[in-house]
Amino acid sequence: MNSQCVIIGIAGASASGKSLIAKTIFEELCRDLGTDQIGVIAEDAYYRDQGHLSMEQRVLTNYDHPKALDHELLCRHLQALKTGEAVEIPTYSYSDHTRMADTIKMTPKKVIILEGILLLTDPGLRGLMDASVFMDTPLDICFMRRLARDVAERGRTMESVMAQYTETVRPMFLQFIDPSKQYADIIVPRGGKNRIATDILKARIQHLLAK
Ligand SMILES: Nc1ncnc2c1ncn2[C@@H]1O[C@H](COP(=O)(O)OP(=O)(O)O)[C@@H](O)[C@H]1O
Ligand SMILES: O=c1ccn([C@@H]2O[C@H](COP(=O)(O)O)[C@@H](O)[C@H]2O)c(=O)[nH]1
Repeated sequence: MNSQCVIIGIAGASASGKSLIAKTIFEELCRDLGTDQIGVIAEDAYYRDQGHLSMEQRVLTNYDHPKALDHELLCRHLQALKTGEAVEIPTYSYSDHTRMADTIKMTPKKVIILEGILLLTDPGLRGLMDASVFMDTPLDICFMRRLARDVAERGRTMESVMAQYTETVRPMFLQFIDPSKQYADIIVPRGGKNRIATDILKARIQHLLAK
């Protein structure tokens, strides 16, 4: 069976507004399509399991390098959803830096919004997307938003956020994430509250669904 499944990929720097725009599109399209016909998948859910490592070793992982993510599993899950099969999406703890025991079942959807920093670096994932987006928020703004968010929501200290940003987040952005902008169909400036970009993406999804 080859069910209709429109996949939109949203990439960009950490704290560039990927989750916010994905959530906005999800909530607004749910009103037309129904909540069971649209889903959001975060690439972060596919960080590799590090249960075999000590906490001291886990904090040393470079979470902004493509090899930190299990893109193969994400590709398999998207292919399964496209062929009408349900999947068990992993869950990830940012404070424990590893997968949690629970998974979340996702049934096939008409629309899947994928969001994550490194999505557009992977040719396999790009090949599964019907449209791709890059959130082009200035890096200094992303850093300020990440600092506030990670201290408030991800159990970090200000010092640890600043050290990680200098050691891995910024260098990996320059090496992998920013160059992947070339693969985006749409480049969104400013962040997750860009109303016109949100409307354009919604219209494109509706157009793909009507085909
Ligand atoms: N245009 C914007 N104006 C103000 N705050 C924003 C904007 N876009 C995103 N944010 C905020 O910045 C933080 C990071 O956004 P988020 O969507 O979580 O980023 P990402 O998913 O790219 O890491 C969140 O607290 C979010 O509410
Ligand atoms: O254990 C972890 C896993 C990830 N990170 C950081 O998360 C961001 C990606 O998530 P966004 O929601 O796009 O910000 C990435 O930059 C990693 O550095 C982490 O710190 N610890």
